[in-house]
Amino acid sequence: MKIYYEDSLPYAAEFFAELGDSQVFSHKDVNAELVADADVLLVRSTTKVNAELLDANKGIQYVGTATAGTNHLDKAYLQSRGLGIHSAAGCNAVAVAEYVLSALFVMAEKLDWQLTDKTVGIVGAGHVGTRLSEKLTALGIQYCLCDPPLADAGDSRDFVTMDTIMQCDIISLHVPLVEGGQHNTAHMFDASRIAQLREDQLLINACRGEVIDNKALLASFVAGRELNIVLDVWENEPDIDQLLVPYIALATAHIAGHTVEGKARGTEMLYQQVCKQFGFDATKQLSDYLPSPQPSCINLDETLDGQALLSALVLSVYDIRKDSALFKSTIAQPDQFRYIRKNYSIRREFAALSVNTGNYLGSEAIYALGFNRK
Ligand SMILES: NC(=O)C1=CN([C@@H]2O[C@H](COP(=O)(O)OP(=O)(O)OC[C@H]3O[C@@H](n4cnc5c(N)ncnc54)[C@H](O)[C@@H]3O)[C@@H](O)[C@H]2O)C=CC1
Ligand SMILES: O=C(O)C(=O)[C@H](O)COP(=O)(O)O
Repeated sequence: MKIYYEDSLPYAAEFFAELGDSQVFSHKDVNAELVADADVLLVRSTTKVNAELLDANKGIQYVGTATAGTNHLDKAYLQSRGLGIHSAAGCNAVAVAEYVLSALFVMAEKLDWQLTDKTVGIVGAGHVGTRLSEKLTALGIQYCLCDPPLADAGDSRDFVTMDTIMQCDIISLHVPLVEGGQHNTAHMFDASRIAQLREDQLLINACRGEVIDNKALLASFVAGRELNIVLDVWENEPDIDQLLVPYIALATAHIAGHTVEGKARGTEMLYQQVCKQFGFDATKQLSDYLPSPQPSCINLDETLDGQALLSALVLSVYDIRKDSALFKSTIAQPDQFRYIRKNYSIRREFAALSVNTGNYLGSEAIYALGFNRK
């Protein structure tokens, strides 16, 4: 069995070596000829899988993406070839939720906000939206959820409309990119919705760039509006509109999901799927490969309290300001969006770390955020 995997799948060599003849490729070089004899094709979001890539391959049996989003897969084409849509749903949901928390604490400091006085409107209550809502609960921050597809499907949680979301202090977008149909998300934030945003609100997009009309957003800034926007994702990646960057409060290169665990979990999920489809025993697991974080234990700064203490803790694990500063100061260089993503430094999830809470009375909130007890 020939297994072809993109070089951005961590631990793919370790997971897949024994299942067949495995071969690595870069998304920059991948083409129909290269994968013409693949039985199994494993990608991440930067490889478009469509007729152009796979028509020459007559024997492909499995295509999987080690990501949550699947908009880079031509689903109609894969179905026409009798291939399922295999993804790593939820693999990086915790990573994105922790990215959003870092953004919230940084923006709260900038805007002089007490986050427990604010309400977060979460659009898309799937894996990411749910993990985010759990972490907000741990922090005592109110939220509401908008997810018409889940509401229609009978999900028992309380849902609100987009009109209610537009009244929230903070809006965080976690929908898939869906172009057209009843639940279209492409340009969900179009010119008219952007015009409704108030300057005392914060909008975070860590799902897909096309969910916000970037041209309309830029026009709004150029017209003098001082909106608070955090963007991890952009229209037309990696060739994004450079003019928009200086206006964005925190700007990053589509790395919200890029924790060590989030990326590696994606590989592990595809390994489990391939084993199941081809009748192998799945004997390997992520814990066999993940390195221990250094240091693995954090001591709380007990000179702080309340939001200041939680902010210091979260930012000590992941400080979005560093990623944003690097992005803003280098993004004008050729091919920089791709470069930052490929060379992204190691970031761990809260659950990889333990916290020594000492005499701190709010320790339960810290463990509910995902940290381990020391
Ligand atoms: N920036 C990054 O690194 C990452 C980005 N993503 C993006 O975030 C998206 C969400 O990820 P997950 O939560 O794992 O996916 P998911 O599929 O678990 O959840 C998405 C939710 O959005 C809902 N939804 C669909 N259309 C909607 C609409 N019009 N209005 C409101 N809700 C709607 C769905 O019903 C679903 O519950 C992914 O599709 C992907 O595009 C995901 C992980 C990492
Ligand atoms: O899972 C998703 O969906 C994402 O957006 C990933 O975090 C980013 O995927 P890659 O571009 O690294 O494949």
